[in-house]
Amino acid sequence: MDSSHMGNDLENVLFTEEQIHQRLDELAQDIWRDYEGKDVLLVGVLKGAILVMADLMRALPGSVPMDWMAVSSYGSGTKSSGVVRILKDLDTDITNKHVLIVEDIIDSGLTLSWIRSNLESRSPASVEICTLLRKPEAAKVEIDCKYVGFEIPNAFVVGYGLDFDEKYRNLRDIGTLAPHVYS
Ligand SMILES: O=P(O)(O)OC[C@H]1O[C@H](OP(=O)(O)OP(=O)(O)O)[C@H](O)[C@@H]1O
Ligand SMILES: Nc1nc2[nH]cnc2c(=O)[nH]1
Repeated sequence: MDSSHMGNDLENVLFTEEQIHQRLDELAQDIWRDYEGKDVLLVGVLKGAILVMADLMRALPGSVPMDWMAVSSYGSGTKSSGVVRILKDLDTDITNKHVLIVEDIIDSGLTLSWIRSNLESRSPASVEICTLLRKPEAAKVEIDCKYVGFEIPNAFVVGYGLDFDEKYRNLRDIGTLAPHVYS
């Protein structure tokens, strides 16, 4: 499936690849400044965050370690169940480390709120969140997120790691799906 074909399934492009990269470069500068001299670990949440992690960490001017968690909260639907299970835990002991969680999207906030309190229980020096996208209208839980790429409206989006039924993750832009895709 080439990207021009996938692009036909989009109703609207919200952010182009170029806009995403530009914003991640800005966030990387803020992060590098804030964590200067600190023992920081980037923690990605599979699978949606793979591209955010890849581009964010390459935008950092120096070396930073990463680790990954996989949790399940959505299944194949488009609504959060609120039930979170760890499918893959960290390989790293985060005691006394500054953890920066890297995510693609905060929607209801249920996933990240659960992951954050789970990581906080492991005695890290700090836990902060960096998300490329946030849907403020959908927030069911107050979630303090230090680095936000873009605020978006309450619509289901795909591309740049974000899937619909495991499709469209490799779309370079981020957009909303056309109605014919759902039906
Ligand atoms: O704020 P919430 O409403 O909890 O939603 C956000 C979560 O949903 C997506 O993951 P998903 O469960 O779809 O898995 P994936 O990353 O493998 O696509 C996304 O990557 C976040 O982890
Ligand atoms: N692909 C995708 N996954 C999500 N998980 C939570 N919200 C979304 C969304 O808008 N799109």
